[in-house]
Order: sequence, then structure tokens, then C-alpha cells
Amino acid sequence: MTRTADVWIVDDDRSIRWVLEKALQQDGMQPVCFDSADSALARLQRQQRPDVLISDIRMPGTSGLELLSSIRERYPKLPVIIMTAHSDLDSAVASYQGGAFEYLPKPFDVDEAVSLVRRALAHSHEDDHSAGDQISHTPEIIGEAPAMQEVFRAIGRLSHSNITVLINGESGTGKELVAHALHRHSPRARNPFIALNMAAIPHDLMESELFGHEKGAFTGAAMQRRGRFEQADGGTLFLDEIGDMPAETQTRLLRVLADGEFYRVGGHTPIKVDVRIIAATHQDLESLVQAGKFREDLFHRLNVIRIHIPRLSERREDIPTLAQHFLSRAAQELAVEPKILKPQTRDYLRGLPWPGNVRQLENTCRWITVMASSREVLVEDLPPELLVQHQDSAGDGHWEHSLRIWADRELARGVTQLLDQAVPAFERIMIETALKHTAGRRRDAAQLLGWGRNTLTRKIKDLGLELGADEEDDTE
Ligand SMILES: Nc1ncnc2c1ncn2[C@@H]1O[C@H](COP(=O)(O)OP(=O)(O)OP(=O)(O)O)[C@@H](O)[C@H]1O
Repeated sequence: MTRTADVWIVDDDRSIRWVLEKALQQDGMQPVCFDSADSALARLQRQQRPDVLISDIRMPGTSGLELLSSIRERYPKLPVIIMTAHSDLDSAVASYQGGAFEYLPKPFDVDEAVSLVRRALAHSHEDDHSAGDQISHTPEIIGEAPAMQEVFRAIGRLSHSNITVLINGESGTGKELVAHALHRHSPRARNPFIALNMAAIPHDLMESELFGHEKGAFTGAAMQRRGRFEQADGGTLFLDEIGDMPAETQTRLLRVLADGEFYRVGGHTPIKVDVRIIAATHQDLESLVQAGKFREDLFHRLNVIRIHIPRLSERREDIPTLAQHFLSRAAQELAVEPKILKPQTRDYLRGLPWPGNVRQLENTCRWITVMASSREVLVEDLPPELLVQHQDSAGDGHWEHSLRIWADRELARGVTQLLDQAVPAFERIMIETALKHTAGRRRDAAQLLGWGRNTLTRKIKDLGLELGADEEDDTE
């Protein structure tokens, strides 16, 4: 890169601007200072943009978060660093959600700030060269639901620590994504994140996978191999499905955690590593301990901080956003135009049980992208198994559940006179469906609904339903 990097600093505090400006200049960058988000926005309006932007969160006029969201709209790939006071945890969480590249808690160390900017720069260049790659290594966590906000808050709170974390949650809820986010927002972010799924490794290979082996340690060990612990040195080792770890390995892991060192399989030299452990499981580890299947001492060592990831059905409000996110991702992967969900389809998806959680929704969106015939996706375009699921649960008051969610959401948005919307919508669906069953004959439809013929005719008129002519029937 021959060009000097342009870095914009936005802060109403002069001393912060000054310190950052000097430090960045010394590092060979070209900082430009703004005392408000508005002046930075004005410059952006003139089609000028920096390579990285670093902004305070609280400023008179437009806030840092508002600035962030305008930048996201115009330049989605421009890295933004948000500075926050320590007490502003919720804002930090919001900046994470708004897609900030990173946040920098105040007061900060100047060197730390400079290296963060440098890292952001590296990413923005990387982006120039391999835009398609970006998605896979900057996973974004979507979650407006209160239960997910709790998770973000925990990520924010833990962003300065190297503490062991145990993540609990059903399969497909996003445990690995959260583990990754914990790593990316930790002091170890520049070092490796290594993930290993205990359920996916044959028991007899687990120790060598974790700790490596020396040449000739066992049949098939033709060469010396470094294990995951060594690969993760200085970084984070994510042990997924820890409940599936066999007893011998548990004992060994416990020893490594206590001593900070281990031997490769067949080795005699102790190897020292500095590894942060994040473990995850969909099982109830306490019951495994009680059943004698998981070592209690290991459990206590892992269970320092626990993060619970809710089921998708416990955060239905996030389903539409997640679905749209997965639809655009799938479209990008397949190089096609993204599908759009019709409002009914969105509501329908919100109401489903989702036993496979976010992963199931993600797979569904891939399916839709490939299989749905038109751009706008109707309920009928969904995978057949989701439609069956619905029929099965329709008798269990499933639609009432969806209705409840809808009413809840509308009221939360401040909508009033809700029945004025809901009752006609309800009647319209009932009438249209009944007419479908009677091939458009109103007399029979009225009977199916339990209304008199005249009532049905009046309702059709009042609701302004445009139905296929039923002249014969109508003239009676
Ligand atoms: N909140 C979210 N926002 C965006 N994508 C998500 C979210 N949660 C999960 N995903 C995506 O859903 C898929 C499943 O998530 P992940 O692999 O993290 O789940 P998991 O709980 O670790 O599953 P398992 O226990 O089966 O390994 C991934 O592709 C992940 O990127």
C-alpha cells in the first residue's frame, strides 16, 4: 500500500482528538479530526471517505451510533471504531449490533488504539482483495430480542478478560458464533481461534487431536503433529459439545488447565501454552456430573462464567431479520437475486416451532433461494415439511399464538385501535378460505362460516373484497 491511510477521528473532546491525532501521525497515518458527527457526515455527503473512522459515542448533535448507521448504509465495508465510556455498556452492545468494526473502551491506552486502527486498516485492505471472503470471517450476530441483548451484554462485559466461559444452548442456536464473538472482542483477538467439536472426533483420536503426537507414538503417527492446544497458543480454544468428552480426556484436560502445560502423545517434553478455553454444550452438565459422566472438578473449572443462548422460539421477534439475512447470504453464495418474504410468509415463519433453531432457519432460507419459483416468497413456496408442521400444530392454537405475537408487536410499536385492523383481516381470511372450499359459491360459504347469506354479502362489500364473479349465486 503506497498511499497513506486516511483515518477520521470524531470526538467533541479536544484532548482525545489531539492524543489520537498525534499517535496516528507518528504511526505514519493521515488523521483528520472532526469535533462532531455532523461535520463528518457533511464531509461524507461530499463523497469523501476515510479508510477507517474512529468515533466517540456521545456527542452534542448526531450521536456516534447514528453516524455509524449512516455509514453502514452508504459504505457497509468501511471499518468503524466506536469509543465508549466503560459505564456505557449498553451503547457498546448497540455498536456491536450496528456492525461496528470494534469498540474501544475509554479510558484507553494510546498504543492499543493505534493497533486497533491498524488492524481495522488491514481488514479494509483485505476487503479490497477478497470481498467474498468477508462474510465467513466476520460473523455478525443478529439479535434484537431481550434474551440476545443479554448475550451481547455479556460479550461486552467480558471483552477485557481471558476468563473461561461455558456456553449453554440447544443445537443450532449460535453457540459457536458467540464463542467466536467472545474471542474477537477479547484481548486475544489477534491470535488464533481454534474450534473443535468433541462429538465429531472418534474417542481414540481425541487426545492426539487436542495435544498432538510425536512421530511413531502410535500406528499411523508417521510424523510429529501439533495439537489444537498448541495451535491455539495465545488465543482461544473452543471446545464444542464438551459433554461428549470421554473420561480419560477429561482428566487430561483438567490437568492441562491446572498446570498450563501438557505432553504430546508419546512425548516427554512438557509444552507450555497460554490458551483461553470457551466450552459449549447442549446438554445439562450438572446432570451429567450427577450421573457420574462428567468430572465435577472439571465442571467447576469450566463453569466460571456461563452464557445461555436462547432457543429460536424464545426470540421470535428476530426471525424476520435473521431470515432476510440468510436469504441475502444464500443469494450472494449462489450469485442470484435475493428472495423477498411476503408479510404473511414472514409471520408464518415467526410462528413455527423451529426445533433446529437458527441453523434450521438458515437451511430453510437456502432451500427457498434455490426452490422458490418467484422473487416474492409465498407461504406455499416454503419447504413442505414446514407446511406439515403447521397443519399438525394448527389444532393446538398455533394461529392464536401467532396472533398474540402480532398483537404484542403492534402494541409495542405504539399502534392503537388494533381491532380495526385485526377484525377485518380475520374476516377476510375466513371468507376467502370458505369461498375457496365452495369454489366461489357464496350461499355454501355462508353456511360453512355459520353466517346468513345476507351477512356474507354485506361483509364482502364492507371489506371491499374483490372476488371472482358469482353472478348466478348472487342474483338469487
Ligand atoms: N444470531 C445469529 N445471527 C446470525 N447468524 C446466526 C445467529 N445464530 C446462529 N447463526 C448462524 O446459524 C448457524 C448455526 O450456528 P452455530 O454453528 O453457531 O450454532 P451452534 O449452537 O454452535 O450449533 P451446534 O451446537 O449444532 O454446533 C451458523 O451458520 C451461524 O452463523
